[in-house]
Amino acid sequence: MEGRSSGIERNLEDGGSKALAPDEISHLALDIGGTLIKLVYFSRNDSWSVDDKGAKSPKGDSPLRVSCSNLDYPILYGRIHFAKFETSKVNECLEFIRSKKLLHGGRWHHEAPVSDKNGIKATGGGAYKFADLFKENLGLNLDKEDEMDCLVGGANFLLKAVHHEAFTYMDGQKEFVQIDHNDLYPYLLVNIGSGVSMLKVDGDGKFERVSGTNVGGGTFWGLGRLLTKCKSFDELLQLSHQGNNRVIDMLVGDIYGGMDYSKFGLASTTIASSFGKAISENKELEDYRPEDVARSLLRMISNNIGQISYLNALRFGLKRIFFGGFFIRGHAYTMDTISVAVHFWSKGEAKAMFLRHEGFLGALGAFMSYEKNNYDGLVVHQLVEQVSTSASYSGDKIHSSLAGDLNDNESIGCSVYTT
Ligand SMILES: Nc1ncnc2c1ncn2[C@@H]1O[C@H](COP(=O)(O)OP(=O)(O)O)[C@@H](O)[C@H]1O
Ligand SMILES: CC(C)(COP(=O)(O)O)[C@@H](O)C(=O)NCCC(=O)O
Repeated sequence: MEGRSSGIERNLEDGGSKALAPDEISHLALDIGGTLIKLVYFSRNDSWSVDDKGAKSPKGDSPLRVSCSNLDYPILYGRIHFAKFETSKVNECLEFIRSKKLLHGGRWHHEAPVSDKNGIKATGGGAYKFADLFKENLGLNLDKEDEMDCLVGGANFLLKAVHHEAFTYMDGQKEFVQIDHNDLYPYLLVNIGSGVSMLKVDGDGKFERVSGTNVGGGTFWGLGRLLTKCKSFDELLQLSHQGNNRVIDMLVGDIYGGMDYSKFGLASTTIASSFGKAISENKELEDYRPEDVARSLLRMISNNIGQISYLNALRFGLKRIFFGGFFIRGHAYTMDTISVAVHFWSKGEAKAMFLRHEGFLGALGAFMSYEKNNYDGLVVHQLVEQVSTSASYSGDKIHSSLAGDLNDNESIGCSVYTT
């Protein structure tokens, strides 16, 4: 499949490949952010295999091999798995790794010492903050990869390798974007995590962090929690579905006596001032419905990020803006607001696009970095299919996730080779 290989043309200096045992788990990678821990790993599974033309082959060791630089590697079949945990509940992540036996190829030996070589790739601030905790609890060394390198690595990988990864979202319409591999760069990558980073991406490993804002996903969740007393992020997002921001936001029409300010293209329904109505009314927080507060807040933050993104795209003449990070959560209203902001400010010149694996860019970047020296490299040869189970892991329970949320406990079928 064209463009679905990664690192396939690399020069390899020594031959041979260490075949994984069936169902063996390997290449665990973490992105430990300010709010969430994202985890990615590969599991080998011989129950299916698909050749380059998409034909399924029988169970058992693959007859297919891939050649690079006169060396021959057997192709392995399996899945890339995704999971996430709250950073404040890092112990649940430790327990997941332990219970799924992710460090020992699917088999757990309490006594087995974890050697330096068996350390795992980790990125995000938590790779520093929690290094000792992972060492003490799992005997595990976190091999730190730079967060921005990983975001870009993950985004480039997804855009090139995963079919239907990027899409636009406007007026309730989702449209997948065909990525032209020869015309991908430059683009602006906006990662909306706890805070927001904006990167101008010019190629594989070629990028600059051009801006950022501290008003991000953490702001929405933190302020939203204080203002609405919501107990979880999902609850806050659900509340925002039912709210009406016009109850709290001051609109152009509120200021202009119901009229547009048409000379400057401001419709009467445009928000003139987020939360602006709260100053002019003799009301306390309790007098507002939490639904309306949640909606206003989501709109304010999404709009602001959309606008700053546009300004940065304008700075560098970029037309394509890809948004990632778990703030988005595939949420219609969030994506719509960001898209409208980009469209409005750029007068239709720039396009906001979203990524199906939005929150896993950093973790995937760390996962892909196993290809680099010192470790048994894992090269993704082909991604084949995608299955979503719409469930998330928390302790020993599986919870169903938000409708349309494709990221929890999902896995992607793939073929790989190890070097
Ligand atoms: N289950 C959740 N719990 C908390 N925050 C969530 C959840 N799902 C999405 N979010 C949002 O995603 C943000 C974190 O996004 P993420 O990309 O993981 O960033 P970070 O790397 O900073 O943790 C949170 O600040 C919040 O806005
Ligand atoms: C410091 C961070 C890179 C950490 O990443 P995160 O855990 O938020 O994903 C990010 O929060 C950020 O870019 N904050 C904005 C800082 C600024 O440019 O103002």
